[in-house]
Amino acid sequence: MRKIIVGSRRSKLAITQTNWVIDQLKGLGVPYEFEVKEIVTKGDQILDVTLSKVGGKGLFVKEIEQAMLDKEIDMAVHSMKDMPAVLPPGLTIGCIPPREDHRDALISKNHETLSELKPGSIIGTSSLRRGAQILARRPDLEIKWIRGNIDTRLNKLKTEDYDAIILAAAGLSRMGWEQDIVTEFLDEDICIPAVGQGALSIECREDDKELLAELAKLTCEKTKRTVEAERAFLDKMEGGCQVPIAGFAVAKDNGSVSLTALVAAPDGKVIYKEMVEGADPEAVGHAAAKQISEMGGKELIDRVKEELDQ
Ligand SMILES: NCc1[nH]cc(CCC(=O)O)c1CC(=O)O
Repeated sequence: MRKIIVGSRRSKLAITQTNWVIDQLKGLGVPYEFEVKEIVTKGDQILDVTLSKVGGKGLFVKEIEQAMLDKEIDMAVHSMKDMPAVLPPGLTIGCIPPREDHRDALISKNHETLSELKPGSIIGTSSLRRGAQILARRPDLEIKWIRGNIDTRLNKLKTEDYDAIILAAAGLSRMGWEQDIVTEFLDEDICIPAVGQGALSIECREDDKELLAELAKLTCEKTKRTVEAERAFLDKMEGGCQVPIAGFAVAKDNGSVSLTALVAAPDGKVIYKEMVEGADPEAVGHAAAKQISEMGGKELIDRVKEELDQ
């Protein structure tokens, strides 16, 4: 029986997600043995500065992708939102399982919802996207950077001066913590999620046809179509995570995909938001990018990037 080596980051979430995928594949009768190999990525090592300053995305996947190209591992499970829009040559997304909860979740010390938080309350997030959308609604709140794994951040909420933090609901529910701690789930009208949030991406070598055929069994077609639209949008906006960019799509039963996309200034004072629907996910993503660019989104991205470079 072939043994598949699965590369994984060492965080509790990464290991949980990797084991979940392995269990699902086994449940579907995939005829392999699996072994998990832990890999430390740059994103795990750099904890003291905002990711946007050191290169953003890619940081959580690069070493893992190299190990895959070097045939040290055969596949890897990533959070889709950590994946850059373009993959290195030779690698492909072999499977997109059903999406977990796509929403962001507010966890506040005194169980106050976003509208109940007192003026001046400190919100911990290292996501420009979350910061911008929170400030757009509550300019009287203060955003303070927070880094680390989910468990580290939850700990910092208890021990440091944050009044609330925002985390992806998906990460919490995969760890089984969601029910106990979430104060409020933020719907799309408050906070549009990151492209791919709540979805997983199983990456493997493009030429491993045998593994690809097995992975296909776990693919969720609806999730795949929505993620395709979101990532097509992200690719065209070329923002990385230096600029607040958000995109969330829904696949309808009639076959169309509806994408809500956003580009914002980090302080939330400028927001460009569009909804595009159509049959072809990639075309939907590109149309949203075009419309947001024409509204001024592209200029905004270029301006924010220039400021960061200085
Ligand atoms: N940025 C790190 C990251 N990458 C994926 C998740 C959560 C799981 C997901 O969104 O699929 C998280 C933590 C968070 O944003 O709270």
